[in-house]
Amino acid sequence: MADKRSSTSIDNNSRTSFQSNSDKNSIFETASLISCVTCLSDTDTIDRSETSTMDTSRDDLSGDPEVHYPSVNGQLPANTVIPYGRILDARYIDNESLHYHDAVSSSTSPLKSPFNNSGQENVGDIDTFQWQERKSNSLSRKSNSSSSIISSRPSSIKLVEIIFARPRRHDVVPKRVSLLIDYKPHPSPHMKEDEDLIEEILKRSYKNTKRNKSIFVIVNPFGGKGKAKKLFMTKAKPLLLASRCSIEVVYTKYPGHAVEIAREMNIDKYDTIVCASGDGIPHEVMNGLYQRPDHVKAFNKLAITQIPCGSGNAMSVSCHWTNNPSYSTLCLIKSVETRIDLMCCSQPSYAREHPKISFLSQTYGLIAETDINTEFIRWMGPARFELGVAFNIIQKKRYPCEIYVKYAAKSKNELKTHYLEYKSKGSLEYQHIAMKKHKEDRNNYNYDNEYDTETEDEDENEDEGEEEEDCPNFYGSVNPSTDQITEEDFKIKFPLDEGVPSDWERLDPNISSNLGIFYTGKMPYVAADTKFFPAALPSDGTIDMVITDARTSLTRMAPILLGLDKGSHVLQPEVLHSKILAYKIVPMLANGLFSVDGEKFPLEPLQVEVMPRLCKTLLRNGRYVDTDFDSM
Ligand SMILES: Nc1ncnc2c1ncn2[C@@H]1O[C@H](COP(=O)(O)OP(=O)(O)OP(=O)(O)O)[C@@H](O)[C@H]1O
Repeated sequence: MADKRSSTSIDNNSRTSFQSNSDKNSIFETASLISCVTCLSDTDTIDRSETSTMDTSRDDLSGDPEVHYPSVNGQLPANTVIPYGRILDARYIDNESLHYHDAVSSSTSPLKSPFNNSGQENVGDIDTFQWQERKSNSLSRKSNSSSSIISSRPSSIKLVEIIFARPRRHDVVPKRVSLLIDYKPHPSPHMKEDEDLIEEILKRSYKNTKRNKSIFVIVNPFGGKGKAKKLFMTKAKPLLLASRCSIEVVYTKYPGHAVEIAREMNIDKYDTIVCASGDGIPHEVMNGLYQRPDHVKAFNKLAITQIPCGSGNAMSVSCHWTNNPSYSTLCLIKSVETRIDLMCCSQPSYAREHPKISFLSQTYGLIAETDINTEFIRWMGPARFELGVAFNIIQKKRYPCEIYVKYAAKSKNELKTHYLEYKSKGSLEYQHIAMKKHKEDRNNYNYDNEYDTETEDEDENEDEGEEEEDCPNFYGSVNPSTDQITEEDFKIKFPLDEGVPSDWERLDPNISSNLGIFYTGKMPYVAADTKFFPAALPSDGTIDMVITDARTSLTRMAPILLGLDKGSHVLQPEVLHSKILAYKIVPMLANGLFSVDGEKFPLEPLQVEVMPRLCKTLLRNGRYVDTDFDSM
């Protein structure tokens, strides 16, 4: 490093600056090792709309594709920008503990959990992991001169430790840097002179999201060909602990175990359930919570999300825009709690006892048969599915049935109009959530700083006014950012035993008796490379329905199948694509099955209705991954 004195970089939105100094014997050496100019930036983050879901190996959370953090002997290069979107934690450090080291590699790292790394299995028990404060530090750099510089520094200069998610190979890992920051906050009615720097950094780093989440992790050790546990421990847990989330981990022991776990867990202790698994565990968790007598409280209190550790990770691809476990973890740490629609499934064999919740999809016919009947060639990976579909198409296999539908947007034109309308409502809702979070942060801040009562009252009134003015409400009486569901939201509108309502339309029997694919869903991706429902939206109150006719010629089926990765299959004239509120499908085959969220369901009449906004999940930027459906 050539610079003799500290460099300062200014973050655009404040006068917060970050100094470093590289005098050889100086305590500042630590900072200058990091960079000549290190800047914390608002241009974070998680806000790169063009990010591809498959592009996770790249630095795709930086907001700027050019910003990288190559490892130069563990140092950050000069002129490094650390986006707030990657900052996991910040704290003051004292003279004794100045340091710079890789958070995951240090033996004394507080990021190391008390988890027994001896390889001992812990299946079935709950493991609790908490953040532990550092007691000592192996890489401290101290000297008399440095101590004196620190002790004689102006009071506006603070020594802080920033822990951020740094790209390493295909992943992000927690990394520490120590910085000297010359902090001169703006004078404002909400902030006192010399207000807390760490609080300011954390507020910016956790915009729109809850800090210090209390997470219940359910790992399916069987998922992802047995790799789920290792993936969670190595890729996700260090990031969760670094961001001061408290986590408790439990392992499933048999199929259906996650239903029991969710039905019996203590919901008071947590705000988030993380499924380190494929899509099977979130399906079970939602059903377990649904079966609880206090399901209203459960769905109001908990957000359910996934770290992709299975073979089918549609939830993570749709919600976190990635199927990489470490990036997905960073996303969930930084994501916005958002309500999504669920679907309620009823079939004669279980409906009386308890209907089932589906969050992803239901399918009958070609896709369902192929998914389940090619299990024996699972070793082939994703190719097994394509091979199976092709085989069935060549055979022109038909799946006769009767289908009754309550439409919301039947034609492709109506569907597009619906999509565009509800997509923009969704982004307004996100702004609303962002504004509310901002106010909460501000209020917490004021509270901590013991503002006098008069000021608080004034603020409250001011906030109420702002809310009404700035936040148009598209959800009737329900405020989208604070909405709590009630028992009414769980009420089934179309009970199975009441028959098909008169306003439902019967699908042309000419098509339904020659059915090829019947697929209904609520998330855009059904697998990492299959954008089956490009028009799916988190809470538009509808289900997307896609139907094909088994008589479609092979030459016409080719562009349909080849369009599945881009979602353009729905544009083909042979494909029926509608938005619906409910449906009933009555299979006319002796053998077969339904696949619901990838799980096998019996071949019986199936009735499904949308359950609007029932579940809270974590969505990157408050929305599903962009599918480009607007421009199709
Ligand atoms: N310990 C276990 N042993 C066997 N099966 C289990 C166990 N725990 C959970 N399961 C079952 O594994 C199924 C699949 O789980 P999940 O979706 O998490 O993984 P996956 O690798 O994506 O699976 P899939 O093979 O369905 O793609 C679920 O139906 C679940 O009930």
